[in-house]
Amino acid sequence: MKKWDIAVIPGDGIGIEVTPEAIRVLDTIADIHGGISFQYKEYPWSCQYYLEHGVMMPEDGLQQLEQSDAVFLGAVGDPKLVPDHVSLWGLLVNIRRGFEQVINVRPAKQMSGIDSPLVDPKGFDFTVVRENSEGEYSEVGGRIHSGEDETVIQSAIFTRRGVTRTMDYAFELAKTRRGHVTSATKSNGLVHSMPFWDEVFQDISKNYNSIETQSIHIDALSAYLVSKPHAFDVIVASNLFGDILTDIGAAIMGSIGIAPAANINLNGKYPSMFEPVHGSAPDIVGKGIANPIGQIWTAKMMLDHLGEQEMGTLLLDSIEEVIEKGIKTPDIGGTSSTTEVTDHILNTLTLRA
Ligand SMILES: NC(=O)C1=CN([C@@H]2O[C@H](COP(=O)(O)OP(=O)(O)OC[C@H]3O[C@@H](n4cnc5c(N)ncnc54)[C@H](O)[C@@H]3O)[C@@H](O)[C@H]2O)C=CC1
Ligand SMILES: CC(=O)C(=O)O
Ligand SMILES: [K+]
Ligand SMILES: [Mn+2]
Repeated sequence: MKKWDIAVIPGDGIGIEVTPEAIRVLDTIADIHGGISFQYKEYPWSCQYYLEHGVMMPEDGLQQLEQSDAVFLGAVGDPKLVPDHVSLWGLLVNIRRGFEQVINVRPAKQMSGIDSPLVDPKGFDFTVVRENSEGEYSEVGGRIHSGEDETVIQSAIFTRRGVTRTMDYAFELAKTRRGHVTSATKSNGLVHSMPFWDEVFQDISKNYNSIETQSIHIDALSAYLVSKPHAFDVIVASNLFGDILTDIGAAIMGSIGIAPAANINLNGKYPSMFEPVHGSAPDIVGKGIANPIGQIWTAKMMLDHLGEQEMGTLLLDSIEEVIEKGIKTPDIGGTSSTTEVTDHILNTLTLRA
């Protein structure tokens, strides 16, 4: 029996509603498989925790998580209780950085059974490889003076090491897919960072002769994701650009509530973290209508990462079958509740196994 230790951080808002649903799914997967089991350790770190302790996670929080095989997180943020920059940097970004989860992998594809807002989505299927350790998400900078003299500096950091490993990951991924990498740039506006980004992209592409490449400015690329998303295979992007592109990817799938993500540690020193693209969705919290599929598809990415690809495929097939049957939460045009959708996924898993 192979036992996986999973550190679970439901977080805030609908994170608390969808994480237990995905755990029900993982337990069913373990039953079906017969040779694996999951042992969960849950951590209450959240904005509520902040109100009680003055921090989003304890000082030794990373050490507590370190022995796990993976971290499974819902969403962080409750702007009524804690400013977003404090809550996200205190927990989510703290784990991404502390555990050197330098890549964020975010697939998006047309799902049959969900109406894309696009008239003709043409079966689009792309994955964004987002730089996850530096870029525009940087603490370098500060504020001085006040009033009319108030001055703010927010620096973006691009290192050759960080950009290279992100691009290498994208090219390696493209080898297993349709062999095409698009780089999201903005070298006409950001005159230091993005010309550098483009140079590294050109250098690395020389090591991958079989891969077709193109560079597109982020403004045009954002528009293309709406007008011709089927033209893209792997997209490599900086931290902020990747963040924005993946909400567009989620939107053209039909809802941000279904989009999965994986924060990958590449050096094996620390666990990777799996959390959906969406946030804590304060506008629908407590209504029982949060779409659990983003979190459940994220569990599929965790299964793949742990080497259980067969179970991962079974899970995604089951998700698609349930959607095709019309068992859907309101964000994708259905009337089912969070738990009803999960119940159907569990039944489908069992029937298919
Ligand atoms: N990785 C994370 O933990 C993230 C956290 N956040 C935080 O979440 C909070 C809310 O941020 P927003 O910008 O509103 O983004 P959001 O992703 O939470 O919500 C955007 C919209 O999508 C809907 N939505 C999101 N997930 C859904 C689901 N599973 N089912 C159905 N509808 C869903 C929401 O109802 C809302 O209308 C903030 O505190 C923000 O900082 C935002 C993005 C990512
Ligand atoms: C914070 C956020 O929006 C993200 O990492 O996707
Ligand atoms: K999330
Ligand atoms: Mn985001």
